[in-house]
Amino acid sequence: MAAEPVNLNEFQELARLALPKMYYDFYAGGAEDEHTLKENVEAFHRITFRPRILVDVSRIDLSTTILDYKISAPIIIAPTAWHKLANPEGEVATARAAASCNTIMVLSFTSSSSIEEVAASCNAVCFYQLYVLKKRDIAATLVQRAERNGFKALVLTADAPRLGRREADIKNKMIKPQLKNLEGLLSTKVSSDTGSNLEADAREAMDASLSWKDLEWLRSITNLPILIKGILTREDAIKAVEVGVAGIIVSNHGARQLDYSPATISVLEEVVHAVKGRVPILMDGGVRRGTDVFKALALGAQAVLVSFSQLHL
Ligand SMILES: Cc1cc2nc3c(=O)[nH]c(=O)nc-3n(C[C@H](O)[C@H](O)[C@H](O)COP(=O)(O)O)c2cc1C
Ligand SMILES: CC(C)CC(=O)C(=O)O
Repeated sequence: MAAEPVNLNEFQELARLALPKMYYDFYAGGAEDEHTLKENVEAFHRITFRPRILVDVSRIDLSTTILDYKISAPIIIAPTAWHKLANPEGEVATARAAASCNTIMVLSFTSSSSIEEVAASCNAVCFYQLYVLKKRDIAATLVQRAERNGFKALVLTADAPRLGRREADIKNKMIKPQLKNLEGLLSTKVSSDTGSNLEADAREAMDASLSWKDLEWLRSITNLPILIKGILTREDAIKAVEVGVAGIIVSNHGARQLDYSPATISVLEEVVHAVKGRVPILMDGGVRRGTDVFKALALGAQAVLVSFSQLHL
């Protein structure tokens, strides 16, 4: 039997051995040359510490708060699609893990368990990640369902007007699994067999016209606080604060959208300086170890998000 994994990279290798290639590639892959995929991790490696000694660290408290919710450590669960590709219990198992770690789970729009199933499974604090489709009433319906089921915030992912060109998915002719929350709201028929049908379906469904003015519309359909995910520049961070978001997530979508976007840790400081403490800043991308979390906090993040799909194995 293989030795127990001791870090996330070893979990990833176990996932590669355990999963069908199509699913592993979907989970692990990035867009195009995967330049940013590597950079997200390597930019962390280039940061070293300036450690000070003889400081009393016998009692440390890792807990923090995100939008007034106290969590045990500054690590929350990022929204990631289709957990059932790795585990039959899907996002329900992930939510239980969040509850037992006393942290927050962000449920993906593209989840394989429904909002209602996740809400009924445990008492984890959950946020709901939203994509806005051309059929705007679908977003309104999902937001209402999230509110009704006790979700505490919305995370608007703003870096996916189109799906990134993920060449592994194209080669594997990645089949789109069920979108549990969209049952009865959107046709889920397979629309193409010539490449990644994720990309074709996303092109048909996603509202590529979404822009800053639509934040007003989103605020008009919900009282939940809105975090915006996908900010990489000071200009967009300032706009986000101006339109009244409750928090910013510095993210390049795990390098799955626009390749040659900067590594997130390399732009965190720019965003932190622009925002000047007006809203909390979270970040994700390339966080694989506690030292990465510490680097993000040292550069001004309130917390990081990590993708938990591999941890089901
Ligand atoms: C398999 C997978 C699926 C993802 N699905 C979503 C999603 O549905 N919505 C979203 O906003 N971000 C999605 N992301 C991006 C993550 O929320 C997060 O930004 C990214 O994984 C962070 O980078 P890391 O993978 O290096 O930790 C996904 C990422 C992965 C790896
Ligand atoms: C299929 C996608 C819309 C889900 C997602 O955001 C992703 O895979 O990165």
